Amino acid sequence: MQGVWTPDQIRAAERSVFARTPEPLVMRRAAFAVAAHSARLLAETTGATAGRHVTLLVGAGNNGGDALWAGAELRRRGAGVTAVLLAPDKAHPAGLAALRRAGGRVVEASGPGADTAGIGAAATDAVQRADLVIDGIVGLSARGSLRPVAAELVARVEAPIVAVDLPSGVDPITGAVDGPAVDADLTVTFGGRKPCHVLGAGAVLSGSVVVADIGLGDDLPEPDLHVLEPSDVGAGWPVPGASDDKYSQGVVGVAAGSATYPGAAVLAAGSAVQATSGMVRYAGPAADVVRSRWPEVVATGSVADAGRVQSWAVGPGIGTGASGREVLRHVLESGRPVCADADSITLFAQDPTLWDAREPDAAVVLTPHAGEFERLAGEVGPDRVAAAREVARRDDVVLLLKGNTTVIAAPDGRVLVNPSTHAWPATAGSGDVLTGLIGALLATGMDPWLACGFAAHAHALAAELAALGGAGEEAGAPIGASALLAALPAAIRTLRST
Ligand SMILES: NC(=O)C1=CN([C@@H]2O[C@H](COP(=O)(O)OP(=O)(O)OC[C@H]3O[C@@H](n4cnc5c(N)ncnc54)[C@H](O)[C@@H]3O)[C@@H](O)[C@H]2O)[C@@H](O)CC1
Ligand SMILES: [K+]
Repeated sequence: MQGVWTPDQIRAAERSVFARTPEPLVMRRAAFAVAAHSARLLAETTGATAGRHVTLLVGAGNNGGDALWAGAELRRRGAGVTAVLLAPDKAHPAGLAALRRAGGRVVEASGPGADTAGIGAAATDAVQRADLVIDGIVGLSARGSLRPVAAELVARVEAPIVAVDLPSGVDPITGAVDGPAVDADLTVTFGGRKPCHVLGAGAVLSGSVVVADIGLGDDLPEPDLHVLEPSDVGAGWPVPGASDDKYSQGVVGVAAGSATYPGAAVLAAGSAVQATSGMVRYAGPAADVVRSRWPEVVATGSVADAGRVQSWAVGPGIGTGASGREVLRHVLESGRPVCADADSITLFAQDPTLWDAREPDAAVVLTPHAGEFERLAGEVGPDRVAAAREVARRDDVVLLLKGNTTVIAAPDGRVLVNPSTHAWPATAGSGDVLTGLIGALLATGMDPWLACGFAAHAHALAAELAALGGAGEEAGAPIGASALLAALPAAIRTLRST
């Protein structure tokens, strides 16, 4: 599992480090890492570092300082380096001096011969002839998107971009962008990942992220967020052991769908069948359809007749009327962990007294999309992590907030983030598959917070595998939820083989 730290946590750790190690030395470490990774990328894309041209985009703060020191190091490795200063009066003085000593060239963004966009001729030339561009425009102190001159320069870049710490223009805390921003091929960050590397547009605009060690080590507190690695999910995925039988691996009850709309039932039950080797019970008006599609499911007409289960997946397609409410009340009274999705969420929003049916010790997972979240607790807003965390605490639930980045908050404040680099799961019925997956993992006794993280991971990978169908990333085709469901075993195999 990877940790993610807020800018405030990183700054506090840096202050402790500065008590032992002088600040300029820490900056040199950061810059050296930027230079080393830039040299590697240059070698990969052009075959060499020496003789290639690197252009630095340099803003007003220490982020620009890192870029300037990195430029000095690349110059020593034989690259031609030009720094384009966006705020000439505020450019980091020591970094600027180091670059000049190393034989680098310095030009102003709005220097002589400026065109209608306000960009000087030398700056345009430096950006256009670059083999690699280093983005040191703004870092942890960033506010808002790129300013016009920076945006115009960045728009003219055709070479690969290495972002220092984070892609400029992205909000460091939320990963959101509200205007032009750098789209980096590689981000070299320091001490630990920041939220913008895993949330919102920032997760995509960061490109690949490498974390350079600048000695923060023991000074970092518990991470603010966590990200599961594929290998974490693969290693922890429940598979049958030598002494297991169908009951010992957990029995999940699925209460979903209706006679008129049996699709949700078929998808949720099917996903539970494929998630683990335990047993799946179905309870509801779509029993005949579920049985004919999934003969291994033990299907009955109502939750009262379902028999013993270790968890419930409830909600998709049960309706928001009296019968849906009774189904939800029944599963809450069971004292088993419950994954409540779709209509269940609307039912909770309509009638908060439903919470009274809940056994205090039994975990409840809610899986709203933004619209369902709004019914529960108002608009999500730009800080999706804060929104999910607040409702998880308030309602004592594990809250999985759907979206391009899935955010999973536990009542004790822990947050898992599942950054998605594609939108293939955005299709009707996809949520029903997720509900079945979570329900099945809950039945194994897994920590509900982790169960959600595992499910979100496998779900996103299954969608990707189904959409790509063995073709390259550019050649995917839209899929429906049935194709996503069919790709679940392949996704689990892929995760277990990492
Ligand atoms: N404290 C340290 O010694 C270390 C800092 N490091 C670097 O320092 C960076 C943070 O440096 P700073 O706190 O000086 O701040 P930045 O370099 O992030 O920002 C500098 C200034 O840019 C302005 N600004 C804010 N948003 C802007 C925007 N959208 N467009 C243009 N200008 C904008 C603000 O006035 C801000 O104070 C980190 O991201 C990292 O790169 C690293 O060198 C590691 C050690
Ligand atoms: K940057």
